[in-house]
Amino acid sequence: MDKVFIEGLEIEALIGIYDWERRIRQALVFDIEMSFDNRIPAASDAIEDTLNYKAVSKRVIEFVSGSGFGLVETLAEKVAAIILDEFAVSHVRLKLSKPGAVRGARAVGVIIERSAATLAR
Ligand SMILES: Nc1nc2c(c(=O)[nH]1)N=C([C@H](O)[C@@H](O)CO)CN2
Repeated sequence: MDKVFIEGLEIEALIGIYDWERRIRQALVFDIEMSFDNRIPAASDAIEDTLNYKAVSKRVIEFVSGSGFGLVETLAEKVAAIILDEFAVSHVRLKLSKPGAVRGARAVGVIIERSAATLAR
């Protein structure tokens, strides 16, 4: 299956389990790959036929900016569910990086893959 991707989408959010983290906003980075049949927009050359990566990005930014979860696992799960629920995507791979959270590591985080058919709600 073809993919549409969003790479390095940086969003500031309230995230973390420690008291000091509940008082600040931290940068998070999303890399998202979404299954989509790109042959249809390729044939029509019409934006309406695409999985519009700008529209997906705007929705993710809106949700993440207003969120305040403790774990990156929780946030990743919610974002994957939004993409599967609100866009014509059957499968999503999402990497959520928290840069600078661990001294000596460029980033830490999670990678999840979810399908519309198997999504736990
Ligand atoms: N698997 C996880 N481990 C940790 C998380 C997390 O969300 N998932 N969070 C933290 C702290 O918030 C950390 O990022 C602060 O440096 C620790 N481990």
